[in-house]
Amino acid sequence: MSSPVTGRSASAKTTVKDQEIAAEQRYVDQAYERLDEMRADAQAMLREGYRQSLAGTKGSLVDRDAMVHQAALRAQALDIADDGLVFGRLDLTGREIRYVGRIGVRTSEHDSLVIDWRAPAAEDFYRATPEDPRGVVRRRVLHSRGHTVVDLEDDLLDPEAADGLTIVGDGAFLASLARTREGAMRDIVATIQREQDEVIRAPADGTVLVRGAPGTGKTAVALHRVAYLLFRHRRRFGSRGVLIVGPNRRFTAYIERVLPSLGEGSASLRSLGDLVDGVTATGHDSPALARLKGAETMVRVLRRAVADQAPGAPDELRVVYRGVVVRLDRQRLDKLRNEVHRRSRGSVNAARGRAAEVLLEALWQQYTDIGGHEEPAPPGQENLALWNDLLAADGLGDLDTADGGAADGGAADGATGGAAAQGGNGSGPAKKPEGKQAEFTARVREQRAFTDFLIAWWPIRRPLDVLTALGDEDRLRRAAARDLDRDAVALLAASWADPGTLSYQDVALLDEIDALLGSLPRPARRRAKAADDDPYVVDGVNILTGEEVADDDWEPEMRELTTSIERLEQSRRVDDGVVDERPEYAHIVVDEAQDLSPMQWRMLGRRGRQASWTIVEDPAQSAWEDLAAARTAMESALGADQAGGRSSRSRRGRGRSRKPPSTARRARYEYELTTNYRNSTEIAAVATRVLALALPEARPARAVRTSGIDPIVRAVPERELATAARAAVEELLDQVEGTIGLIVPLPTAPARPGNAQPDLFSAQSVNGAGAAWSAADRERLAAGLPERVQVLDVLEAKGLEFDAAVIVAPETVAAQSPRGLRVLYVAVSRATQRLTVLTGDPKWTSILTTG
Ligand SMILES: Nc1ncnc2c1ncn2[C@@H]1O[C@H](COP(=O)(O)OP(=O)(O)OP(=O)(O)O)[C@@H](O)[C@H]1O
Repeated sequence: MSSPVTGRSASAKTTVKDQEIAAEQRYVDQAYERLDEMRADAQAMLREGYRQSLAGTKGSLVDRDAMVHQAALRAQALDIADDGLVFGRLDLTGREIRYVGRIGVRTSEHDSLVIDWRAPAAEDFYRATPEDPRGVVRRRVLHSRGHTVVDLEDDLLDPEAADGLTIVGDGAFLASLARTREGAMRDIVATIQREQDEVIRAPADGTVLVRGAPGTGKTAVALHRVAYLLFRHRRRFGSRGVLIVGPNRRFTAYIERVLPSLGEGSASLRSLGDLVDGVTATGHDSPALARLKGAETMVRVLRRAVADQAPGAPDELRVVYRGVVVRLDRQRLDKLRNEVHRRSRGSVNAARGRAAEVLLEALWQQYTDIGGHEEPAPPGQENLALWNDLLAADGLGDLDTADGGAADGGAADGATGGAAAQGGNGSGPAKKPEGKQAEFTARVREQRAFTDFLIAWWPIRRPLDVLTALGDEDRLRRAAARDLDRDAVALLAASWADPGTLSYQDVALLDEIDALLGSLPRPARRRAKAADDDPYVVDGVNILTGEEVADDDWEPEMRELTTSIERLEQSRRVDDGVVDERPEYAHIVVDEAQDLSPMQWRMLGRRGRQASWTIVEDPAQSAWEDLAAARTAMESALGADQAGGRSSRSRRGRGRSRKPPSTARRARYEYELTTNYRNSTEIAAVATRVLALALPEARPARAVRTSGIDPIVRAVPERELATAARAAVEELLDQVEGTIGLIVPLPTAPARPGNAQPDLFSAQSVNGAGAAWSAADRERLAAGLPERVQVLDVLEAKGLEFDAAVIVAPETVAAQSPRGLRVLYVAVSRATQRLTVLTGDPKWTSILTTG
């Protein structure tokens, strides 16, 4: 056996490496040529799709739709692969060579040129180590710019078998970790490490739980796992969808390019503030408020709120039948409302039909109680106009004139108008009134006075209306019963009094309310049976069911050229704030899961009743106080609450259970990532000191890159913090090319519109609102700075990273909530190259520099 030729030998370095690069370039060129041919094929498929439509039948339009959709996806994937198509090469024992790339490429004879990185044959590229070479002798990473190979890096895994193989490289992986950050996360497909690959390729069923310290690649790994799942199980996850949930919108914007760069654009990426269609969170609550809103107690409060009388609901129902005024007062109506709610949980909005039945039954009772059914026949037709005038003066509806028989009571024994109303969902089979009661029911329910009352008394409620109504302290107190104390009621009501602002926690509450209200039956055009005669049809819509009533000859039109994604979007359309349909997903990825409140877990659980999950978290970074309650809510969201204790990597009960998947026992796979790829060792040392305070038992990750640049920790007088922060940023602008994060404490007091804001940079502001780090303050700090500088509060910084970070007032961050130290730990672990901490408390300089 001859020994490997190493490119590191001083004299031959350039020549050997250049020769190797040139050889790889020839192979890469061949792959690109084939890629061009594949592109041409995809274009031809697209043209064929359009050609099919010329056949003109409905069937051909459907075929065209599918074909165009497929071809468009294919063309998109091929375009994505154009940049850095081939990034790896494996030389295996037995001289087999495999090239690994962004997508699979085959020759026209179907021989493999490049293996997709997600294919089983590519696994060795990520998993082989010197201890466990898996048949790999040499692993080579190709660094390209566009179509050009610019550098190589080799790992010799099995020196015994090297047999003359050239080994080149100079730590390009570590160098790649130090690269400048551009503000958006990039894929790591060429440098995925073994422990990360194990997570990415973990089984598709059940729950994958990934833990790791900041910078260990949890987010990167979760995103690559989505690409892997969509590649390996396209039918299952592609059609039912994958949801990726991040903590806030900055974060989703930061990661949104990763999956498209891997050729996967179909996953749905949402922040916790955008999960409910039609509403968007505009800010974070204070820790105290978030704690209240996020706790599971809110379920009971919201149930009562939904069952309470809607604002503006009338207190009395009055109808006239055969000249007798029949009334239901507030007390009676409250009882009836409770009765309807008891029987219609989960479908309140659809229970209007049941409400109508209950009211009609109560009215009949009342009518008989006052002896109305003994009354003589009402006045004849000739007196109707007079009666109506009298009634109108009393604010009541007209006497029925639709049918002469009604006025003279001639049809008293027949159910002329049919049974009492049948509601939509949740109304159940109604006991049909008979005889005189049927006549009463039929006539009363046709009266405008009755239908108007019904609409106002049992309105179709929107989640936002229910939540903002709780801005009224009295109403909230009623809903809170004994679950919230006075202070909590006051705090919550104040936060909901302004319907213009919604917090991240509010969004979960809206989803809960939406679940309590239930969806309306989908407003679908349906053939109407004698719609003109139906008193519940108002302006072409059945007010009980929400159904739009259309012509008899209506036929669904053929929709042209809609992709399945467009169809999915349309099916989730929001109509006037009422969520049409809550989407359910086949797989849900939850990032920064340690911060989810129980209410947020419930919101996610409703979207993944049949889903498998990937959950990534770092408890040491948790801002949420009651981790035990959050854990219970998580287990219930995962459908695991009935499964009992399960050890990691167990797969009991998989697939064979007769229970619905939501409650079936699910396999769980737990992983820990241990290497910090983000921070330099110098910055990681500062983070480790904060971690030791925040969670002494936690293990820090191992940072792998030393930069030789020590973090700066500087004490400045408190009133100069803002000025010093600006100066620090300006200095860093000269030192790093990429992004800079200026991270400030959470706002301490909500900025009230109309309040004059003192100048943040003036001495007078120190003890006033100027030091509140409000959104306005952040804007003032950012004024005039280039776009690569972001000014954000500590919670907004979750999951992000910057070339350089300036942390302002760590003492304030630490003191702002019981979890303040963990929040500070997040802040100090954001920077890749340079960290500056400015503190108003000199004690913190020694805490952060010497521990
Ligand atoms: N194998 C790798 N090769 C190259 N870069 C990597 C690798 N793994 C992670 N990184 C980089 O390290 C940085 C941190 O990754 P990521 O944000 O996924 O970490 P995290 O564990 O989610 O951090 P946090 O807990 O702070 O949110 C990112 O820039 C990511 O691209």
